[in-house]
Amino acid sequence: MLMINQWRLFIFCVLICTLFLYLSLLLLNHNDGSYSDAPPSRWIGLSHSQISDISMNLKRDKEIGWSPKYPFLRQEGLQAIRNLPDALIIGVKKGGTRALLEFLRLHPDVRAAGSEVHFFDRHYSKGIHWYRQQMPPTLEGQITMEKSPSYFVSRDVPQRVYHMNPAIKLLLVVRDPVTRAISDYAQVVSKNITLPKFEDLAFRNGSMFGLVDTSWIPIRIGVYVRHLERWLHYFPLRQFHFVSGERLIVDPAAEITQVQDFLGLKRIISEKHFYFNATKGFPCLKKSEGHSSPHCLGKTKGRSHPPIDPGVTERLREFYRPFNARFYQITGIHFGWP
Ligand SMILES: Nc1ncnc2c1ncn2[C@@H]1O[C@H](COP(=O)(O)OS(=O)(=O)O)[C@@H](OP(=O)(O)O)[C@H]1O
Repeated sequence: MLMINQWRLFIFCVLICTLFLYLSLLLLNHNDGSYSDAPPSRWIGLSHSQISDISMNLKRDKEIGWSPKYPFLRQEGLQAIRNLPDALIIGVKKGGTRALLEFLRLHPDVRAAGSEVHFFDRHYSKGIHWYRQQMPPTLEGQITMEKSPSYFVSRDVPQRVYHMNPAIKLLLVVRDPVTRAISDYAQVVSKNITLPKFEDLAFRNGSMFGLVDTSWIPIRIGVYVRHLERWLHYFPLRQFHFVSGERLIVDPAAEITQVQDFLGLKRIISEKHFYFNATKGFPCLKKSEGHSSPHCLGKTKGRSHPPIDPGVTERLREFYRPFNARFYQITGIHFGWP
């Protein structure tokens, strides 16, 4: 009887030891490579913002660098991480911003958010960590970009961008403000066919003999110099690169070469990446990040514009003339609009 009890005690002890060993191994394995949200003791003495930055980097690495989505990077010892943008396409709406972004994405060292992020104008309250999460993962040496055309004309945006990165590079695609306004109108009327005629909105009393209605947003956006002056309170001119929307259509390779130089990128995108699609009436890509075959921008890019009385366009050209002249003076570039 005594022998049986001793055996039971022995087996019980063995089981307890095995369980203890198993739990210890589990704990050790769990700690390996995982990040705790509580600051470790070696962070004592660092400021709150330093700690939160380190903490954010660790979380970021955990989320992306070692994600099973990128096993090939891990094998090669490379880590893809999400960075805040190095460059922004800030506008102008209907200037050709999508074309510029899609063309730039041909470059192996450019990674860009696919859709417009609108952090600085619509989602600022979501915070910088949210913004970073909207960016694609990049490898060392690649630059991060996004385009949101309303940034150029939004009052608070220059200051907010400056707070994020005072050295950021800013790209602005500009186009004849009269054609731009008509393009803007064409977009709205395509969704609302009951919209009044262009001239009814562009002039105060609906007649081209009346005053130009500068409170109508499609007109206001085209006063480029006013918006640029606001940006120049925060950024020096050398941090801007101006792209001609007209030349981007006629000679995309030449415009993109200048953009590559401005961004400090190797000149990789060239004529051989483009072809002119006669049906679309625009340059298209032989291949791109998402397509291995030739493709053009979507049908919302390159819409046909409604016919506008030449007297109306002439009146608007007169209205924009002094603003354009000042814009040329400041940028040092004559874009060819009157
Ligand atoms: N390659 C190519 N293909 C198609 N369209 C091109 C291209 N290059 C420039 N464009 C011009 O881009 C205009 C649209 O500008 P955005 O992309 O800035 O528009 S948006 O603000 O994002 O809605 C669009 O304006 P609309 O012609 O009025 O539709 C085009 O003229």
